[in-house]
Parts: sequence; C-alpha cells; structure tokens
Amino acid sequence: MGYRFCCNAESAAAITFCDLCNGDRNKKKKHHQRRPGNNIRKFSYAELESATGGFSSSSFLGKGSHGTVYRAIIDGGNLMAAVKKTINVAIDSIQNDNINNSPADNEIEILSKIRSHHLVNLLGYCLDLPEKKLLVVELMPNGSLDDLLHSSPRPPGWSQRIRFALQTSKAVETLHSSNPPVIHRDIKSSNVLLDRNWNARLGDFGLAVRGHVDDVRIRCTPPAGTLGYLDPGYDAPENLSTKSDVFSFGILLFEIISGRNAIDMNYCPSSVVDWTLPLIRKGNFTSLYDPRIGPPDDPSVIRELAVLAARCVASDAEKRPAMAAVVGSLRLAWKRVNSISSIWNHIKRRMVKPSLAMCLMRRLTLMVLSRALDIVVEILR
Ligand SMILES: Nc1ncnc2c1ncn2[C@@H]1O[C@H](COP(=O)(O)OP(=O)(O)OP(=O)(O)O)[C@@H](O)[C@H]1O
Repeated sequence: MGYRFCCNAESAAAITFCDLCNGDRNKKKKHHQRRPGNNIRKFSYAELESATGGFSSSSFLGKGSHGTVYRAIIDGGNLMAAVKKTINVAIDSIQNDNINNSPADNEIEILSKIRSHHLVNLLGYCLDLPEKKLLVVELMPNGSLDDLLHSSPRPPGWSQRIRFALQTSKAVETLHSSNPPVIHRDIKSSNVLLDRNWNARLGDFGLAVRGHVDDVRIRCTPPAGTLGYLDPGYDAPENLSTKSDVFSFGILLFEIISGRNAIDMNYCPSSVVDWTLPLIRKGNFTSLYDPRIGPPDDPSVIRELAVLAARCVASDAEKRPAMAAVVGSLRLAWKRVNSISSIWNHIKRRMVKPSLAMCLMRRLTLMVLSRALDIVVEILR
C-alpha cells in the first residue's frame, strides 16, 4: 500500500488529500505528528519566484506539453528542487477535462498520496495564482532516459540499461499495487528521469488516474497518452486497465534494447514495435540490440528481454504479464548480466591491453559494489 498522508492544505479545497483524516482537524494534527516527514509543503509564489531566479533562463531545465520546468534553490541551498510551471489552465482543462482537474492538480492529488524512491516525489506546490499553478518536485539532475539513450555520446551499457528498466518496472509496480491502484498512462523514456545517483525514477503524473477501473472517475476519463507508447486497445475509457501501462512499458523496453525511438521516421517501419515483432517471430534476436553497444556477453539475455517486451505489447491485454511478473523477469536478467561468470567472460574477451584490463577490473569492482549496494537496498526495503 502506498503512503497516505495529510497536507493540511486549506487553500487546495478542490483536492482531497487525505482519506485518513476525513476532514477532522484534530485527527489531522495527530496524523501529522505520526508522519512528520511526509508533509507536502505549501509555497508562496514569491518564494518560488525567488528560488528560480525569477524563472530565469539559467534555471530553465526543460519544456513539456503541460509547462516549463525550472531548477529551484530553496531554503538557502538546503533544498534543491524542480519547479513545474503550468503553461495555461485552459489548455490543461481541455486535456484532462473529465473532472475539471488540470494536470497540475492531478499530479498534486496523486503524488500527495503515494511516495517511493522509484518515483519523482512531490515536495510541495503553490496555488496562489490559479492560472499559474506551481509544482515542486525532487530535482533529477542527470536528465532523462530519453536523453541518455538517444542523445548521449556515451550510450549506457547492458548492465545500466537493465538496471534502468528494472527500476522503472518497480516504479510502475508500486503504482499498480497501491490501493486504489494508480495507472500512469504516460510511461515513456522522457518521463523516466535520473536522480543524482543515476537511479531511474518515474515522473510526470499529469495524466495519471487513481482508482479502480469501474470507478466513475476512470469511466469518465477520455483516453490519453503519447503516440508510439499508447496501447491501441485503450480506445475508450472503459478499456483502461493497468495493462495499458504494461503495453507502454513494453515499448520502453524495446527502446532500451534497441536504442531506437518509439517512433522514428528515419526508419521503415517507423514504429519500434512494428520493426521488432517480426524479427522476434523469426528468432532473429541479434538484429535487435543497439549497434552502438553490441550484444550482451550472455546472448540469452537479449532473447529474454525481447520476449518479455513482446509479451508486454500483446494485442490481447489479458495475455500481458502483470507488472510484478515483469519486475521478476528483469531482476533475473539483471542478475545474469552481472553474474561473476558474465563479467569474467567480458574481461577475457576484451583483455587486449594491460590498460584496458585495469579499466575492466575497475568496472568489475564497481559492478560488485553496485550489486552489493542493491542487495542492501532490497534488504532495507
Ligand atoms: N524533476 C525534474 N528534475 C529535472 N528535470 C526535470 C524534472 N522534471 C522534468 N524535467 C525536465 O523538464 C522537461 C519537461 O518535462 P515535462 O515532464 O514537463 O515534459 P516531458 O515529459 O518532457 O513532455 P510531455 O509534457 O510532452 O510529456 C524535460 O526535459 C525533463 O527532463
């Protein structure tokens, strides 16, 4: 079950933040005392304006379809955050018109009820100016998975790619297993951001919906998502399910394996899924990997990843695996790619010069340390 907590936000009347307090002020206080670390902070517009240098170009981090994102230095540098400024409420309302919630309202509502180290968590918000709602979220200083896969001069290797896929799958699993479940509806590489430790975190909850599939709210929410990642079976509100996220995750996995965009007009077929599925059916797995990094040392890894991605994009939603099963498969793939024998094979195959051997030994040490760290984190969870 996800965290549920109270934000004590009187001005955010339209938003139901806490179903434990149920509006009882005394309960609210006790609840706050029990979970002090979970408070969502309410900022003033002036505070965030000053934290972003007046939303200056030097603080600018990027622009999406719902707004602009700025780096913010809060509390004299004690808190580094990202501030999302919505572009225009009128546009927002059209895109998410079922409940008159803008993506900003939606993101506040959902993220204030769920928290995980696999998500870009909400730190606070500012609703001083209704036409300029501001969201304060954790800063992800290493850009997005989209940048890393498609624009970086040093594309990530297999171990890192599988780690990103595993961390993202855990994020989606956290959403699906919360009560009521959250369906993200916009899983894509540009919404997977990298934190300061290069861990993948799922962000952008502007389109997410929280509830059971037969809830009125979901029944009244028109289909939305991003072309190339959108489940073709999700063509009407009643066809939304957690399996729509599984479909988008499958596309993301193909993107991670091949280094190709979900849709790339430079190729024919332009859709990564239309290009990949015939190759998988023919058992031609060697054409699938990103040519910039070559195949993994254990060739069965690519077959397993490709088959997993193909199962995620099955046209029959029922046949797609649940996210928990996807996490299990990726965990196995990650273990296999980081097994001592796989690393040793890697060293043997590439040990050409002593300097290279040193470099590989350093990599081996890092891999062992990173695996040990992951085991510790798993145990602590
Ligand atoms: N928490 C964050 N920390 C650092 N950069 C961020 C953060 N959130 C978003 N960004 C950056 O800001 C830009 C815009 O993000 P945003 O989520 O608004 O849109 P998007 O996901 O790129 O596109 P769309 O809105 O079309 O889905 C992106 O380049 C993203 O990498």
